[in-house]
Amino acid sequence: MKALITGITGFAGSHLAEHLLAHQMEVSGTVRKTSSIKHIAHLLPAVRLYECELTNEANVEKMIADVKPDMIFHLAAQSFVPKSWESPLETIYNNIAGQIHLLEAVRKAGINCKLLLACSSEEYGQVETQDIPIKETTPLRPLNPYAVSKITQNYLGYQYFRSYGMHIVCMRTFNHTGPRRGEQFVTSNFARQIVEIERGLKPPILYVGNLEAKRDFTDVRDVVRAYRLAIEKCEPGEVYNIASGSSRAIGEMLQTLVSLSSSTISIQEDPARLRPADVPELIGDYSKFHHRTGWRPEIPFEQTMQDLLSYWRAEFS
Ligand SMILES: C[C@H]1O[C@H](OP(=O)(O)OP(=O)(O)OC[C@H]2O[C@@H](n3cnc4c(=O)[nH]c(N)nc43)[C@H](O)[C@@H]2O)[C@@H](O)[C@@H](O)C1=O
Repeated sequence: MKALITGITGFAGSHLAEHLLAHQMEVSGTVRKTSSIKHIAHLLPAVRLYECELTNEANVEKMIADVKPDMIFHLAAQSFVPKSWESPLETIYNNIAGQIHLLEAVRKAGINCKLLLACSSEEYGQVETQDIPIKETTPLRPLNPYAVSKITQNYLGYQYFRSYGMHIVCMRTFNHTGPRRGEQFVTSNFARQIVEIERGLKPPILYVGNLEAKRDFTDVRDVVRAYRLAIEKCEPGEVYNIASGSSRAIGEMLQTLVSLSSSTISIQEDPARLRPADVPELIGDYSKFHHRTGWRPEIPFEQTMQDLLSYWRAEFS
C-alpha cells in the first residue's frame, strides 16, 4: 500500500512515517523548499520525498499524478494558534487552499484513494460545562482563526464525500505531544526552557502564559497509531475525536516537567504569551473511535513528559 503524508517533515508527520514503515507500507511525503528534513533524515531513503507547495495547484496535481497514493494523511497546516491571530488570512489561505488543491487533484486523477484529514479539538472552542467530555456532536464555537480553518477543512471533507463519494475521514485530534514537538507549543516550550536552565544556558526563570487552561494531552505515538487505524477502519464522511479522555491544567503539566528535573526553577508570567481568547477546558470523549477501531491511548502522560525532556536534553548535548 502506498501512503502519502503531507507535512511528513513535521512533528506528527515524522512519527507517522516511522509507524507506517513499521507496518510495511510504502511511504512518500511532501516537503516545502523551506522545510528542514531533520526529523525524517533517519528514514531516508525508505521514504520518498516530493518537493511540493500545497498552495500551488499545478505542483499538487503533478505530485498526485506521480505518486498515485492508495491513502493520504493530510497533516500539513499552519497549526500554531497565536500565529493565526497575527496572520489570520495566511492561516485560512494556507490551510484551505492546500486542502482544496489536494482534494481536487485526487478527484481529477480518478484514483481510488482514501484520505484522512487532521482536524482539531480547537474546532469545539468555547465549550460549556455540560458539554464535557466533548462528543463529536458538541456544537462548534471557534475562538480563533486557526479553529475556523479546521472547521472549514472538516466540512470540505464532508462535502467532497457527499458530492463525489470520496473516502474521507476526519479526525478531531486533541492536544498531542512527545519527542520532536515544535518548540512554540507549550509542552515543548517549557521542556526546552528547563533543559536550557539545566545546561546553564539561561537564568533559572521559566516564562509562561496562561497556566489555568486545561488540555487533554495524548502521546503523538498513540495519535499516529490512531491515524493508521482510522484510514483502515473508519467510516467515510464521519468525524472522530482522538483524545485521552482526561485533562490537566497547563500549570499541572508544568509541575510534572519541573519534577523531572533536579534544577531549581522559578516561574514567571510573560504577558506576551497570553492570548486574546483561550479555550478554557478541553476533554475529549473518544468512545466513537474506540468502538470502531478498538483504539485507546497506551502511553502514560508522565512517560510522554519524560521522553520530551530526553529529546531536548539530546538536542542540547
Ligand atoms: C488541538 C490543538 O492543540 C494545539 O493548540 P493549543 O492548545 O493552542 O496548543 P499550545 O501548546 O500552543 O497551548 C496549549 C495551552 O497552553 C497555554 N500556554 C501557557 N503558557 C504557554 C506558553 O508559554 N506557550 C504556549 N504555546 N502556550 C502556553 C496556551 O494558552 C493554551 O491554553 C495545536 O497543536 C493546535 O494545532 C491544535 O490543533
